[in-house]
Amino acid sequence: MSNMDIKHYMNEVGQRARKASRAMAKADTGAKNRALLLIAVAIRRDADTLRAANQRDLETARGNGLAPAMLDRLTLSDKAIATMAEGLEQIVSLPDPIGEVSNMKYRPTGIQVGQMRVPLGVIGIIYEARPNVTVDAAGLCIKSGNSTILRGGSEAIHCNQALAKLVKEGLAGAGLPEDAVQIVETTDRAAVGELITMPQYVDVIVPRGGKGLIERLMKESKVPMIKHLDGICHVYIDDKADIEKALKIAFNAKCHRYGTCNTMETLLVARGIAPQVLPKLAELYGTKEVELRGDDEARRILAGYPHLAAATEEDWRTEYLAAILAVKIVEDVTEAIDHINAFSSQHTDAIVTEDYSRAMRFLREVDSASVMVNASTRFADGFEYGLGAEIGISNDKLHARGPVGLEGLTSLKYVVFGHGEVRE
Ligand SMILES: NC(=O)C1=CN([C@@H]2O[C@H](COP(=O)(O)OP(=O)(O)OC[C@H]3O[C@@H](n4cnc5c(N)ncnc54)[C@H](OP(=O)(O)O)[C@@H]3O)[C@@H](O)[C@H]2O)C=CC1
Ligand SMILES: N[C@@H](CCC(=O)OP(=O)(O)O)C(=O)O
Repeated sequence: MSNMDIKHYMNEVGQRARKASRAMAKADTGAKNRALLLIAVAIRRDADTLRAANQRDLETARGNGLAPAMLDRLTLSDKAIATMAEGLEQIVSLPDPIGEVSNMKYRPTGIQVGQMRVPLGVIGIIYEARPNVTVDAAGLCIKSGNSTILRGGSEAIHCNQALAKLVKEGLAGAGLPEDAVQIVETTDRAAVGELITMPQYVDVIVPRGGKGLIERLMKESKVPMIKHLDGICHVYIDDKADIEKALKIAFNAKCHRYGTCNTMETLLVARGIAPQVLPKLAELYGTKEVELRGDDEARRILAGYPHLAAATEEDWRTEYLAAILAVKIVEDVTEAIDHINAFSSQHTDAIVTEDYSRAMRFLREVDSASVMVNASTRFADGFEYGLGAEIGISNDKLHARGPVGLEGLTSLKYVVFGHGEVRE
């Protein structure tokens, strides 16, 4: 497609999305739930077709030398297929937030003022090559009465097309507009440029991605954004930590999945406990051949570890999304908090400690979307927080912070009931 064709194509997509959003805003809960259940049935029924489309994507991605953690993210395993369908069923079981009226109060003038929960309208989502996001995002947008334009990572295009077909089938089966969920059918990034500059059709952009994406969006976007960006997540092991808990948490936060945004990228260890905890952790990381990039002190303690390198300041700012971990020794919780507030991407940070006051200080003073005590950063996730599913994890401060579920895709408008009152 030429740039002119892309402009025209995206304009059409936008118009269709806007029209569909009007129908979705007034769709009843039963129809929305029916659509979600039909999509779940179709996903299970067409699992072979989805696997085949995913194989096509994986072969191209392997040919292009995509990193193992990114291939892991792109892979639609049997478990991932089952989880997508279950995720939709979980969204069905969540209460419909739309139309809920709250905070009704009589004013001295006689009018009654309250708030009604309403959809945002059209949501453009730009996300990585992770096919399950297509279904999670579609499901949440349907239930919250929005329409959505989905621009997934190029490497997942075939799988996303196959999934979009099933989503449309479910919408049509429930009598809802198929255009409520559209995927951008071209991988040309010019389409992203159009998506972020059509405020007449798109109400909110949700970008899920890294620095390149956000730099472009900050320069070009004319649509408000809820930014879901990189995860430079920390675990701080305090000198009052329970060592067994520290080992489990620091291992899980790094090694459960390398390619996700809630994976730990920097480990901070209090000087007083480092000689006891770091060698034991190194044994665990050694089983996965994790490269440790330590400051001078950490390297002295870890001497002999086969995958050891020197950390530079750049490492404190790096999201590896790989089997690499930066390690720094700090004096205490104060230095840990200072380091985190200087280098974290305000996504998710955790402390391991048995000391109540330090835990509370960490919770209050670390300025991140999720702050945890004695738990793995990998828990920062909509399913794990009980939201049913997530659009992603917002590191923005306005509108929605942390895992964004149904409520994050809605807003509140004021509703006023009178009996003929006029203002004096
Ligand atoms: N907070 C959260 O919820 C999430 C955060 N992330 C973060 O995303 C990053 C990793 O994902 P990765 O796939 O590398 O992210 P990228 O930023 O490379 O890609 C994400 C999406 O943005 C598009 N994109 C990237 N750059 C541009 C650009 N300049 N112009 C137009 N479109 C662009 C990509 O398209 P294309 O396919 O063409 O490259 C893709 O669709 C990590 O930093 C991770 O932490 C990821 C998911 C969730
Ligand atoms: N919430 C997700 C991680 C968020 C996410 O989607 O991240 P990414 O793998 O970077 O696309 C999870 O816990 O797996």
